[in-house]
Amino acid sequence: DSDKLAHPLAEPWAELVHLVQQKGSYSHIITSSSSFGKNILPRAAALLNVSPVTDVVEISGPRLFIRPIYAGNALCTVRYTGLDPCMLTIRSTSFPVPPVSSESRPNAAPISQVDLSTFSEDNLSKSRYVKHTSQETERPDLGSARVVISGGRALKSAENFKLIEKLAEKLGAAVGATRAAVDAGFVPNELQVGQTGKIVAPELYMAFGISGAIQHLAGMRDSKVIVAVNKDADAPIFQVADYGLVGDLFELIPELLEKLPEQK
Ligand SMILES: Cc1cc2nc3c(=O)[nH]c(=O)nc-3n(C[C@H](O)[C@H](O)[C@H](O)COP(=O)(O)OP(=O)(O)OC[C@H]3O[C@@H](n4cnc5c(N)ncnc54)[C@H](O)[C@@H]3O)c2cc1C
Repeated sequence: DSDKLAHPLAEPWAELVHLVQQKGSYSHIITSSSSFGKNILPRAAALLNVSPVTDVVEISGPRLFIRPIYAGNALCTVRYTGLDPCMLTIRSTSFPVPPVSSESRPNAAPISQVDLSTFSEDNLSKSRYVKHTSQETERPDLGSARVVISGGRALKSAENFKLIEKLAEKLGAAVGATRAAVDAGFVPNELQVGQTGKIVAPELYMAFGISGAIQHLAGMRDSKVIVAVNKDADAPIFQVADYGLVGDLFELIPELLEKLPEQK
C-alpha cells in the first residue's frame, strides 16, 4: 500500500521500510532469527511487498538458501525469485563468527551508521525505547554459549534444578530447560530450548532427564556434540546423542560435580 509506505509509522519495521525507500538499491536485508528480528523483518517485507525467507541455516548462493522445515526434521532449499530487496532472517548459530578486522576481510561490505534523525519524536510516538532490563547473571547467554547444560521434567523441582545450575557454573556454561521444566515452574521461560523456545547450536549440549521430544530437538539438534543422560535406555534423545549415559541424574550429576575440575 503506497500510501502507508509514504507515511511510515513509528515502529522499527516502518523505519526499515523508510530507509529502503530513501536509499533504495539494497539487494539483501538480513536480520538474525531473534525475537527482535522475527518481529521486524516479516512486517517490513509485507510493507515492501516482498516475501521473506526465514530461519536460513545456509547460504548456497546470492538467492539460494537452506532452511529447516517440519520443526527441523527436514531441510528445504529455497530459491528466491522475487524483487529486491531479498529479505532474510538467519539462525546466527549456524554460521561461524567472521574475523572482525577489515584487513582479514578485504572484500567485506562497509559498515555504515544510519542517520535516524529524520524520525522525529512525533513519528516515533507509537513506540519509544524506555529501558533495557536483563537478568543479572554471570552465565553466558543461552543463545550464543559454547556449552549449554539443560534439564528436564526429571529434575522434579526448582530446588533440584540447582544441580544443573551448579554444573553449568563449573563448566562456564549456559542453562537450558525443556518446556515441561519451564511449565512446572523450575526455571523461567527464557531458558526454554525448542520449537517454541530458543534455538541453540553450541559446541557441547548436555541434556539431563530430557526425553527428546521432537519439539525440544528442534531447538538443539544442530549442536556440535550432544551428551544425554537418561535412566530410560529407549529415550528418543539417545537417537540424536553423540554420547549417551543410561543412569539416574541424581547420582550422576553429583559425581560429575565432584570429578570435574574447577573452571579457570
Ligand atoms: C506446540 C508444542 C510446542 C512445544 N515446544 C516445546 C519446546 O520449545 N521445548 C520443549 O522442550 N518442549 C516443547 N514442547 C513439549 C514437548 O512435547 C515435551 O512435552 C517436552 O519437551 C518434554 O520435556 P521433558 O523431556 O523434560 O519431559 P519428559 O518427556 O517427561 O521426559 C522426562 C525424561 O526424564 C527421564 N528421567 C526421569 N527421571 C530421571 C532420572 N532420575 N535420571 C535420568 N533421567 C530421568 C525419563 O526417562 C524421561 O525420558 C512443545 C509441545 C507442543 C505441543
